[in-house]
Amino acid sequence: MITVDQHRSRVLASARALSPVRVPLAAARGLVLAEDVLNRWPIPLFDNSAMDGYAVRLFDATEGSRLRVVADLPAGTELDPPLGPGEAARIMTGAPVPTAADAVVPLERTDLGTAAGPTPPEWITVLQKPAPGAHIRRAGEESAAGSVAVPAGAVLGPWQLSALASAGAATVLAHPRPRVSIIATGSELIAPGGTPRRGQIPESNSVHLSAAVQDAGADLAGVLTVHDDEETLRRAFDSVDGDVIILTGGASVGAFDVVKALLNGHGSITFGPVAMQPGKPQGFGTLDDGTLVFCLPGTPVGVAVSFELFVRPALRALAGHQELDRPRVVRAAATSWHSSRHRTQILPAVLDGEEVRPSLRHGGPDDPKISPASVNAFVIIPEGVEEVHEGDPVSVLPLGPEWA
Ligand SMILES: Nc1nc2c(c(=O)[nH]1)N[C@H]1C(S)=C(S)[C@@H](COP(=O)(O)OP(=O)(O)OC[C@H]3O[C@@H](n4cnc5c(N)ncnc54)[C@H](O)[C@@H]3O)O[C@H]1N2
Ligand code: MOO
Repeated sequence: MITVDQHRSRVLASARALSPVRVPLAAARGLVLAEDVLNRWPIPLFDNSAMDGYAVRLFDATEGSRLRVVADLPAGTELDPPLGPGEAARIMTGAPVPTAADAVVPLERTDLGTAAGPTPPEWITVLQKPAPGAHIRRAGEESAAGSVAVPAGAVLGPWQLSALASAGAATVLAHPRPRVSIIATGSELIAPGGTPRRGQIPESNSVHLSAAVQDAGADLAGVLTVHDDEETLRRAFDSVDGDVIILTGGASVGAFDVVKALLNGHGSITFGPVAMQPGKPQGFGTLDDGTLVFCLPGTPVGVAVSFELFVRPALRALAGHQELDRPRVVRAAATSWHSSRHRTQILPAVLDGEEVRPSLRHGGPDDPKISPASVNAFVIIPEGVEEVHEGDPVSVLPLGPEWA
């Protein structure tokens, strides 16, 4: 039996970042940038006003001085009016400061105040002498032309995308989202919403995985549910594509474990137990074209745990992320329970402030009943630990929105 870390290493050795593609900014949210993007110009681009007011020459603009307004400069103007002695230009926030001016006097610091009309006044009186350069945002004071606006490896969120736009980029080279197909197997499975007859249950693994795949920043290429029939599964398997194929069920030793029967030895796919609870029976490998194939055990909690420990990090690696795992925290156990000395135990749990309460599956009268709908974390107990006591510090992996 191999350890969780050994299985992860095998998976991650096959999960190299997908070749970058050029995408428009509007389609780049959440992607990982594959190149340094440089500022095409200084930022700000030109000396511009940080206030609505008057562009003045310092020499003229003393307390009580009357200045003649010779130009009107809205944002977007191309004008660069000359200013002679005793002259000023009305200027709005963001407009280029005339070359002749060396300060801006805000509207409030003039006799006319903020009552700005569509046409500028002929004369204004300065109420307070401005400091040199007052309210002028200087060209390049944030970034120089040619400097790195966003570095390779950055994850493109709102700040990074707006920086790219300011830098003059319309498209970027980024690693694409991995495309994922999901095949749930089991003759007992019916579509959600159907009425099960004896022996049947609603299919939920592909529902869980579809959401988790998209939460992890990947795209769905196809989702299928098939009965435990080797020929049907073969056809389903041949019909799907993607960078990753995830199958659930049929990975163990049962008489109808068709996934293992069909895929063991296909490409580099092998099956074997991993020292974890739940999620022990695992199959993994790659096809000749590099597609990653995960064969997860069918139990819904086993699927959730396997996704978090193996599939999600692989999807992140394919998408070019350096950080593959969610951060873990340490919290106090809200109850006591047993673990297995020889297996890593991963339990769905409710994290509530400083305490974490796992969902225990022993079914005893004292086991806390935890609704799957309230799960917001996993508790991870390493191999070698047999008893967890109430109050013990335990490792917790909070599940949350990917952008948090
Ligand atoms: N004799 C042994 N039996 C089992 C062993 C073993 O070592 N020896 N291992 C057990 C462990 S651990 C696990 S985990 C399961 C894994 O079995 P499979 O991967 O073959 O999964 P299935 O039998 O297909 O399903 C298990 C369970 O989960 C339900 N299920 C499956 N798919 C779905 C789905 N898409 N949606 C909702 N529920 C699903 C299924 O009905 C079963 O109840 O094997 C043990 N057995
Ligand atoms: O892998 Mo199983 O029961 O350990 O879910």
